[in-house]
Amino acid sequence: MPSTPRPRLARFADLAALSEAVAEETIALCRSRQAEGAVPCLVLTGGSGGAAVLAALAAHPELRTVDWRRVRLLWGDERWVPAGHPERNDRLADETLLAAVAHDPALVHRVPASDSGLDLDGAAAAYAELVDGLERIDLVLSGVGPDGHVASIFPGRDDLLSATASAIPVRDSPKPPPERVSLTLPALNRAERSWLLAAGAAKAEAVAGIVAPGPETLPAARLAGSAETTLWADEAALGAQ
Ligand SMILES: O=C(O)[C@H](O)[C@@H](O)[C@H](O)[C@H](O)COP(=O)(O)O
Repeated sequence: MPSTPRPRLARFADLAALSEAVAEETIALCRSRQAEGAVPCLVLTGGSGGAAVLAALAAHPELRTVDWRRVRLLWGDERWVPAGHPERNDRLADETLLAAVAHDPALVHRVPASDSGLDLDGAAAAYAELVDGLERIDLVLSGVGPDGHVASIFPGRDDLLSATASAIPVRDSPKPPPERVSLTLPALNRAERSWLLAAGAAKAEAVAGIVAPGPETLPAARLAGSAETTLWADEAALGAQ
């Protein structure tokens, strides 16, 4: 497969500094797009990195310089649990960013939940149709798993790595819960900007695999924004890099 260009590296002392910087740049991006008269489209992530960035956004002094009623939000993946379940990734946003600003629920595109009346395949198909209808994705935030997964695209899972639909059902996830809906690599790579989040020593092996891919290119090393790809990492995750 054609090699993916290496991401730009942004290094920070720790997750707090990293998430503050990502929040700052996310606000700047949204302001810039709104100044052009556009509705910024952001794809959020779960995990500890995603949670830290959302908390940093909610606390940022310039948060309200963005009109969040005119920002479109999606998720790179979602756990197959009922709406409002503590394991839902959208709950992280509900408890931080969306609790802090006025927003338009019609622009907050939640993945259908397991109690939505759809089955897992139907929920994935519905989300894929939504993603296919998007004119532009300005930014994808992707937390990097210790094994180098992003969203719910896991290494060694050719069924997930080779998927071409924009969103797919995921079963037997090595990270609980076992069932999820995930955007695929082609969908994630529609983004103008792709930002990978990696903090903590547990991510050091994955980060090494992003900075210098081995024979098996990790899912995280296959992400590339059309305009920019940045690996936001702290010293613990960078290790000897
Ligand atoms: O639904 C999920 O679990 C996340 O979207 C997942 O992709 C996460 O971002 C990574 O697993 C990193 O999570 P940690 O930073 O908590 O390891």
